This record gives sequence, structure tokens and C-alpha cells, in this order.
Amino acid sequence: MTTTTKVEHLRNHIHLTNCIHLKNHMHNNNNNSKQSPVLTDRSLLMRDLVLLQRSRSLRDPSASPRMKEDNKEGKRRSTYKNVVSKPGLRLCSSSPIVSFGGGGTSKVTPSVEKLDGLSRKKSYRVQKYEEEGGHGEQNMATAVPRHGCGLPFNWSRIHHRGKTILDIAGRSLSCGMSDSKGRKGLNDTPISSLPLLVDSEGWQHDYSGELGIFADDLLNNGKDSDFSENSSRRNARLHQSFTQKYGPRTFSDLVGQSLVVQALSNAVAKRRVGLLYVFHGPNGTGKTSCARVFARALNCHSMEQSKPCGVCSSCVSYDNGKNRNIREMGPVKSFDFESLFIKKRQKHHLVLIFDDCDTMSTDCWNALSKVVDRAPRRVVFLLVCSSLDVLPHVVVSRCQKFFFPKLKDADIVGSLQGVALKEEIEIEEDALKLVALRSDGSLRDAEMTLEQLSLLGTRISLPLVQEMVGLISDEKLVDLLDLALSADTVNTVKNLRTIMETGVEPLALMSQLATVITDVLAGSYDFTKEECKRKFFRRQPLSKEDMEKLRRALKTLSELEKQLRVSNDKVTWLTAALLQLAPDQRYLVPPSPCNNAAPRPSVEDIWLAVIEDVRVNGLREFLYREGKIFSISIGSAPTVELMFNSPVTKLTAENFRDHILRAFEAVLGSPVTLAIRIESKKDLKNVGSSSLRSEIVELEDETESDRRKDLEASQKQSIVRGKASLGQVIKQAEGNSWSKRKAMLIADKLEHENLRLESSSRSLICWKSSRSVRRKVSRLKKVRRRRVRLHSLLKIVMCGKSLSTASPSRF
Ligand SMILES: Nc1ncnc2c1ncn2[C@@H]1O[C@H](COP(=O)(O)OP(=O)(O)OP(=O)(O)O)[C@@H](O)[C@H]1O
Ligand SMILES: [Zn+2]
Repeated sequence: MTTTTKVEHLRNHIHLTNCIHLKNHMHNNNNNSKQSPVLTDRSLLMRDLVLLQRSRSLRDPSASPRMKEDNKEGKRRSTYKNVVSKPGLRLCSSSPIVSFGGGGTSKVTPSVEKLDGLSRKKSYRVQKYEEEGGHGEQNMATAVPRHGCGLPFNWSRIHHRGKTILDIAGRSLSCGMSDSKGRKGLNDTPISSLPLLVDSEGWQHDYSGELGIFADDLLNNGKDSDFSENSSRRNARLHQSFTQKYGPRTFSDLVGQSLVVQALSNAVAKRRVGLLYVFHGPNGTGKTSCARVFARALNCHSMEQSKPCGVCSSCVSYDNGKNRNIREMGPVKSFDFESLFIKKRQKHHLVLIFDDCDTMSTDCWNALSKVVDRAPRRVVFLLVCSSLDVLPHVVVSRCQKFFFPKLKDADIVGSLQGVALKEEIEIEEDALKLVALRSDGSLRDAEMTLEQLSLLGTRISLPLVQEMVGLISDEKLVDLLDLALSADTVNTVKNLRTIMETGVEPLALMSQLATVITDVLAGSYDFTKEECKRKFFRRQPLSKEDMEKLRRALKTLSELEKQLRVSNDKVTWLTAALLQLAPDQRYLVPPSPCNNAAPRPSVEDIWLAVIEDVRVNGLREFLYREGKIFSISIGSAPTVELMFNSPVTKLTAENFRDHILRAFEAVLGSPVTLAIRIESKKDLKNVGSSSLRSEIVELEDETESDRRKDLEASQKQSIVRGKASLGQVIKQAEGNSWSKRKAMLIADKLEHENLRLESSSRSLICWKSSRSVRRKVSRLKKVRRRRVRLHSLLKIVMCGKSLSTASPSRF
């Protein structure tokens, strides 16, 4: 949809909702007189102004007021600042309300403001739900609704706290008159000025409500307005949203609230009617609808049919908006409860429905609590709210409390199927399930989504719904997975980027990917419908290895989830995780020189290379003559011990430490820790011959070594002092294919000779220890002798093999 068409669409929509309101307004305002042309012009002008504002907000959603973070139902408070110039006039009731989010942010309601003199000025106000005590009224210049109709221009891309617009839209996507909350935004009017039991003609005709009844009634009159001139407008006004059309009219229409229905219909049938009822629970679960049905049932005259019958004079008058015994109020600031006592003898029940009663003022609650004990017999208060927590205990404790739980998905799907059938919408069951799932137990939300979808055509598929609610279609998900699992790095990244550009949340995408993998693993994913352009998923059924890969992919994604939740750079994490699902051979790093498979230079080679690398001529010679490597550990942080035979030579070496260090680092290719020491007599004694003096100890990488540091460090330090030709022993073992017994004997011998493979290490450490060290070792070994023996042998043989082939000259 282009911006222009969107605006056009919007124009029509706003127009019709405003018409309803204006119509109501005029009706109310017009008990005695016809609408003045001035007012009409003004209203048209105002409508255009609103249109302008809204179209601006369409172009720039950021122009909208910030959405309120706290969406908790129980905390919802509102301040309604509609000014009504005349008692009995509640013009805002059928307002074209546009709110965003369940917590409500802004509402646009036309109101009538009292101006100096006789003239009235119609203005549109944005009412903002705010925390208690706050006055959320803004004018249009600062607060613009996000969308004036069911379809925001970028509806598939708007997200709020991880939810798509549809998650939070629900009733807010209603087109003004369909929104039950609309009528709730107007009752700031001090109702005390409204004589309740006095015959006030227009008082109850002022809202359309979810059922749209009063609006319709007014439209049917069609006498009083220049709006009726335009037939297309009138038709548009006659439009009813799904929630209006299919809102429950009888108890049996109420979905998924069987306990409540049973209790209330029994109360009616047995005439055991209480004074105070409170209906509480999440939004869109039928509380207000149920209150209306109950109210109608209480006054229904039918003797044969179940109540409410819908045909008796009371039911009909209610449907026409003329039943004065049922009154519905939004959040009121004050209420003249005393007026209830004017007429003490009532033939019928006077039912007062206080919708959103959790937003009623303290004064109002005080007044109510004063009258509850002495209210006339046939007065019934129906309080409707989301949460009981915020209601005064003194009142709540006197109420019959009915909880309306979230509706089950199956109930929602069933209900939507009925609506789709009546509306001749062809919609896939999976699509309905998704709508239900996304509605979070609110049938209103679900109906609104369905209505929105119906605007896109009469055939609705799952991908369409997925796109609309800001999810990625399964096909696209499988394509992405296919690329990732077939190690196509470039296309995985490209594809992911394209998906992210549609505004999808990385977390949502990740959980969708996980769901698809689970479906595939469970065999419930249907590949038959899709094209066979894939690599990984081409072969069906998948092989065991492929299933294993998928299992690993699921694990990787589930591990990623924690990271995604806390990270600011979610897209990068998601990309990284996808690329981990299968390594791309093109980007695999060749094995490092420290790898066991690669031949390792001897200590002498390293020392010669270092000397070669030294840039100072004299130093080169000095090192060659005086110095030697005592030990080198090669790992992620190599350490070199250089040994000199006198304090003077040691001091000279110290003076050139930087040069030597740089040479080592150049040769070993990493930062080196260099120790320079003097050769002690002990060293000379421990070392058998000068050619066997030095050795290389290959250390584990840092993380492993950290873990075992405490256990092994002391051993390594004390044990590694010389070297023995393990390679030779191994070679021999390999050459003569020993029996198991012989192998055991040799293992024993190896141990005896202190030739040993450290089983817990990747490295091969050979040593010839001093007597004291040997004693320490044998004490250690006592503990684990039997285990070590066999293990050592096997390791030695294994390692010996690799040694003998890879680098026989290493030791
Ligand atoms: N249990 C239900 N059975 C049938 N329709 C329902 C039910 N719940 C919601 N709906 C649909 O949603 C519309 C709005 O429901 P209603 O206003 O009664 O909900 P609510 O619980 O009062 O919500 P809120 O607390 O937001 O006012 C109804 O007109 C109807 O179309
Ligand atoms: Zn009836």
C-alpha cells in the first residue's frame, strides 16, 4: 500500500467513525433543535484536521506518543478530562477512539467544550491513560495516535517490547466505534448532575459501544443530520466490526466461561440476584459482554425461552439503546448514588454496569460503599475490571466475584471459525491457530486480527498471518536453516539480513527456528508443499547424521537464547549461532603449528633460529657460546628458561633481555615469558649428558591447564627435568607385536623407569627424575597405580604411534 492509498483508506475510516460520533453528538445535543450548519462545517473541518494529524503520524510513527511501558492491567488508571457543557450530555462515548496497547496510551475523543457565550466548539482531544493522579490530556499537536484504522502503514514491522503490533493492538486496532474502551473514555462527566431515574431522553444514546447499538439506532433515525445526505458515508457508518457483530447476546454465546455462565443464568432463573457483582480477569475475555447479557437477562420478560430472549420488549429496547433500566458507565469520577433512592419501588431491575471500575475515583468508591447496604432491592451493581487488587476491600468483600480466565486457543479457534464462515472468509486452520496463539487468550484480539486479515482478501493462508503478525513464514525459516546447515556462509548471512530487514525480532526468529527444527525432528513438518531447491533438506527422509546435526543445531540455538536475551547486539549473536550450525569448509583455519600432527622443531632448532634472529652481532655469538635453553613450554603462553653458567654471563644476557625476547617471540610467533638463570650444580648433576639437557614441554591450552593447575603444576615443575627416549621404547613395542602379558610387563617396566605418559594431559612428558622426586612420585602413584598402569600403556602405545610417524626425532 502506498502512503497515499493508506491515507485514503484512513480517510474513509476515520470519516466513518467520526461520523458516528458526530451523529451521536448531534443527537444528544439536539433534543430540541436541529443541528446548525456552523457546527456541521466545524465538525467537518475538525475531521479533516484529525485526518491530517493522523496521516502525519502514518508517515512518521515516531511522532506518536511514547507507548507506556507498564501495560499491567491492574495498574491502569485514567484521567478523563472531557468537558461536557451540559448535564446529560456525554458526547465522547461513541468517540473514534484510537488507542495503542492494552495499557492504553492515547485516545482520541471528540468532545464538546464549553466556550464563551452560546457557541460550542468541537475539539478533538487525545486522552492519555496515565498513572493515578496524572492528567494525560494532550492536544493533537503533541499526541498523535499511531494508527487511525485497523492497518498501520507498517503494521508488520511495528514491535513493542518484543511483541508485534498485533500483540498489543487487540482492541486498539479497532476502528473507533468498535472499541468498547471508547465509551469508557468519557465518563469524567460528573454523573451526579445526571438525574438517574429522571427520564432523560438522550442520556443513554451516547455511545456506540462494542455492540454499536446506540449508534445504529441513531443512524436509523437519520433525520437530523447533513451526514445522511451522503449515502456512501452512511453505508460506511453502518459498518460493524466483528466484535460488534459477533459480540455475545445470550449466555450461550459466551465462549469458554461456562462456570460464570452457569452461575449467572441460575441466579436469574432462581431469582437469587445479588446487589454487587464484580467481573474480573484479563482483557477481551467477555467480562463486559457478560455483564450486558446478565443485565438483559435480569430484565427479560420471557417466560418460555431462556433469558435474555432477545424478543421481549425489554430485550428489544435494550438492543435499540432505549432501555433505561440498564446503564453502562465507564470510569466515573463521581456518581450520585443517592439519586437511586428517588424511586424506591422499581418494577424492573436497575442494573448499573461500571466498566473499568478500577479507574473509578476514590470519592466514587466512598459513595458506593455508603449506599451498598441501603440500596433499593432491585438495584444491581455490576463492576467490571481487570484486577481485584486495586479495588477497595470494603466494596470487594461485599461482591460476588466472577473471574474470567483467558480463553483457550481451541475455544478461540472455534469461535473464529464461526465468524469466518459467516463472513465467507477462507482461512487455513493453521492460520487460525496462529491468530489464536498470538491473541493470548483474548477473543477480542483474535476477532480484531481476523477482521484485519479479512481486509487482505478472502483467502487467508498461514504465511500471510505470519507476515502480518511479524513472524517469518515456515518456508523462509526452512530456507534459512537449509543454508546454515549446508554450510553456505555467504547466503546464510545474506538471507538472515534480508529477514532482519523485515523488522522481525531476533529472539522471535530464533524461537521460530527452534520450533521448525523441533517439528522436523518430530516428523511433523511437511516438506511436500515446498520447492526442492534446498541442499540439506533435499533428501527426505533425513539421514541419521542429518537428524543428529539438527539436534545439535537445536542445542546451539537454545544455548544462544540466554545470550540473546542479555545482549545488545542480538543480530550478531544470531548470525554467529547460525554459522555454527555447520562449519563452512572454505573458512576452516589450517591446523596450527602446535598441532600434534605437524612436525615440531627440536629445542636446538628453536635455539638456533632465535640466535639467527638476534639483530646484534656480538650478542649472537655470545648466546651461541654461553647460553642454552633449559626448557621451553609451548602453548598459548610459551615460557622459555635460558641458562648461563656464570653470574657474569647471566648479567650480560639480562642486559640484552629485550633483544633476546624479541627474537624468541619472532620465532615462536607469540608473546613469550623469558626466564634467565644460572646453571646450578644440581642441574648439572640431574642432567645426564649435555645433549639431553634440554627439552620441550608441550602444555595444554590455557583453559584446560587452568582447571588442572593445582593438581599437576607441582608434578610438572618437579618432574620434568630430563628426557628419556620414549620413542625408542615405543618403536620397539610396535616392532615386536607384544602379547597382553608382555605389554603389562613393559608397562610396569616403564613405570619403574619413570617413563610415563601423563594421562590427563595432551602432552607427552618424559622424565628421568632425581631420587627425591621419584619418592614423591611413587607416593602419588600408590594411590592410582592399577588404574594408571594399563591406561599409561595404552596411551603410550597410541602416542608412540603418532610420535613415531609424526616426529620420531623429537626426543
Ligand atoms: N467469552 C467470550 N465469548 C464471546 N465473545 C467474546 C468473549 N470474550 C470476548 N469476546 C469478544 O470480544 C469482544 C469484547 O469482549 P468484552 O468487552 O466483553 O471483553 P472484556 O473482558 O470486557 O474486555 P475488557 O476488559 O478489555 O473490556 C466481544 O464483543 C466479543 O466479540
Ligand atoms: Zn427478553
